[in-house]
Amino acid sequence: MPFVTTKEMFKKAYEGHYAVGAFNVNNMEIVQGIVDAAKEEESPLILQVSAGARKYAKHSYLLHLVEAAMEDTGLPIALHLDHGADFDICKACVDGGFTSVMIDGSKYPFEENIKLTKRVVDYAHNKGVVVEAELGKLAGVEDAVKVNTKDATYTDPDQAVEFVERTGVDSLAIAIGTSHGAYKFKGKPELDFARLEKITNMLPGFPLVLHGASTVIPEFVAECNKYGGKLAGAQGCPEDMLKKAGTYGVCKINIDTDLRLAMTASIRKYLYEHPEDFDPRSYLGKGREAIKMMVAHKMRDVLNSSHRL
Ligand SMILES: O=C(CO)COP(=O)(O)O
Ligand SMILES: O=C[C@H](O)COP(=O)(O)O
Ligand SMILES: [Zn+2]
Ligand SMILES: [Zn+2]
Repeated sequence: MPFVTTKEMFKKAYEGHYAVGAFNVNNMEIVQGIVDAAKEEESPLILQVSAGARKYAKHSYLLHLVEAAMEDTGLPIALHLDHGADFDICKACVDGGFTSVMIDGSKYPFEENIKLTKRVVDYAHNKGVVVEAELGKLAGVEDAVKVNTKDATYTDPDQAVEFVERTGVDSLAIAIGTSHGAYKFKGKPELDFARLEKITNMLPGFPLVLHGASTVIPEFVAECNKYGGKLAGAQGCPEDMLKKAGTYGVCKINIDTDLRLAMTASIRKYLYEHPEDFDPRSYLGKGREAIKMMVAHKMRDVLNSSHRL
């Protein structure tokens, strides 16, 4: 059973005003927790693998885990490369069975980003694989950015239109105030919805992607801290903002940090409460359960992707 691309998923999500969750996977328990939730929720699903994950899991292990998960559940799953840094890693994933790749040329000047993205699009489309690109800069973007710096780092709507036309890319990650990791905002969380609305209107029917979209669920942060962790000041994107983003052109919402927090919080708690236990299946099993519950909650209450298969 082959992986599916995101084409149909995005079309349905766009028309239904909801978003599909793209979850980062790094090991078996993470894959199983996510997939079990999707099965229960009857939700479309994208599993994504970063360069770091590929390296950690020694390349093809994750591919085979996701294959096994798909066979086991019968779910249509899209396998996506997250933040491909250059043509070669995208090519390796296209050739290696992924159905979607991201080429992240956001750090390059506009013309260079277009050139690199177009090269990946040409290669991938020829093999039936879809491509996500990125325009605008996410890293380090916080609520303290001023209007003029916002214009320099957030996605410019006119450029977005030109970028999509000239590259033929299938989806586009945009910068509107989110950022990766557990420390997204210093003060009050804020996203530039006016910009998102403008980009949506200027690219009707075109799927947008929101990176850095974890909520940094406060209960998990508190649990980590209670059982020996040190995560002072962690803060993410509030759920209502993510819900709202899904009603615009955003069809894919990327989540990694919340998976890490769910797993770490539950393992910390378990080990603290069971100091005599040293069986990895005990605590990794707890991590898997916590991930399943968290992902099911996202699908149901945030992405609005439950019962959409
Ligand atoms: O964007 C992401 C992966 O590409 C993950 O974002 P978070 O760090 O907010 O989970
Ligand atoms: O966008 C970043 C993702 O959270 C992946 O993180 P990673 O590169 O540490 O695997
Ligand atoms: Zn990026
Ligand atoms: Zn990302």
